[in-house]
Amino acid sequence: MSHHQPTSPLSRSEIRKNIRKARRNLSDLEQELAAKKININFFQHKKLTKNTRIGLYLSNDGELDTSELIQSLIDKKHQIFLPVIHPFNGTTLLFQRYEKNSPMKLNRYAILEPKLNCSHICPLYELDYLLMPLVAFDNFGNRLGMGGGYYDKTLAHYYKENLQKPELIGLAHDCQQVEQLPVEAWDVPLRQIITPSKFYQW
Ligand SMILES: Nc1nc2c(c(=O)[nH]1)N(C=O)[C@@H](CNc1ccc(C(=O)N[C@@H](CCC(=O)O)C(=O)O)cc1)CN2
Ligand SMILES: Nc1ncnc2c1ncn2[C@@H]1O[C@H](COP(=O)(O)OP(=O)(O)OP(=O)(O)O)[C@@H](O)[C@H]1O
Repeated sequence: MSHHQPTSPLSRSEIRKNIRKARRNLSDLEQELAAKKININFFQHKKLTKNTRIGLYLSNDGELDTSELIQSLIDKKHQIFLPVIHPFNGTTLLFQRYEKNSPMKLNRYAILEPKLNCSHICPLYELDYLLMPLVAFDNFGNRLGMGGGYYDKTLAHYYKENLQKPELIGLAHDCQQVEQLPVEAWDVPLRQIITPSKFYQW
């Protein structure tokens, strides 16, 4: 009998479970420091022009806290858009303008999203940047999400057409990095990922 069995690579759902647990286990202090570092890292690497349109997300399940970044961007007069699960198809995301007093509601996953107002929806290709949540990323810029396929489905057309906008940027804690993810045909790889300690670019 061999003493060194090669370990079988983890499945997507196993990686998802492990990394979700790891990020939920970060302390409040770790989360606070991570949020501050992301803020610094973002403005250091991305030189925004005036009145930029930025898709973001409200943190959930131990995700990197985006509230400070959102506030800084609003203070600098940029426009923030948050994902709303499409009310008709239920499988893709719309991006709706978010301001301090925007009416909000909980979606089916108990994540806050803006109450649908069609006049405040921004078509994907009119966003300059899309800062995306993820569960795990690897050394090649592959992204694993929560498993709903919402971002992949929303970006499928965009990716096929090789459109210029929006620039996709993943946001993650350093502990969400793995060596190599098992990749599926529909996965949209990221060219940029920002963590509290590093700016990755492919
Ligand atoms: N902050 C944030 N907002 C986001 C996303 C995200 O990843 N992060 N999404 C990115 O796609 C979309 C929501 N996708 C999600 C997919 C699955 C689960 C989830 O918690 N699933 C539960 C059980 C599902 C259920 O309750 O029915 C689980 O896996 O335990 C949550 C969000 C849109 N908004
Ligand atoms: N472009 C697409 N067209 C059709 N089905 C898709 C597409 N992208 C993803 N899906 C479906 O969505 C499901 C979830 O995909 P996956 O596990 O890659 O989600 P994820 O990347 O973890 O989640 P998310 O993108 O929401 O963060 C899969 O079962 C897949 O069949």
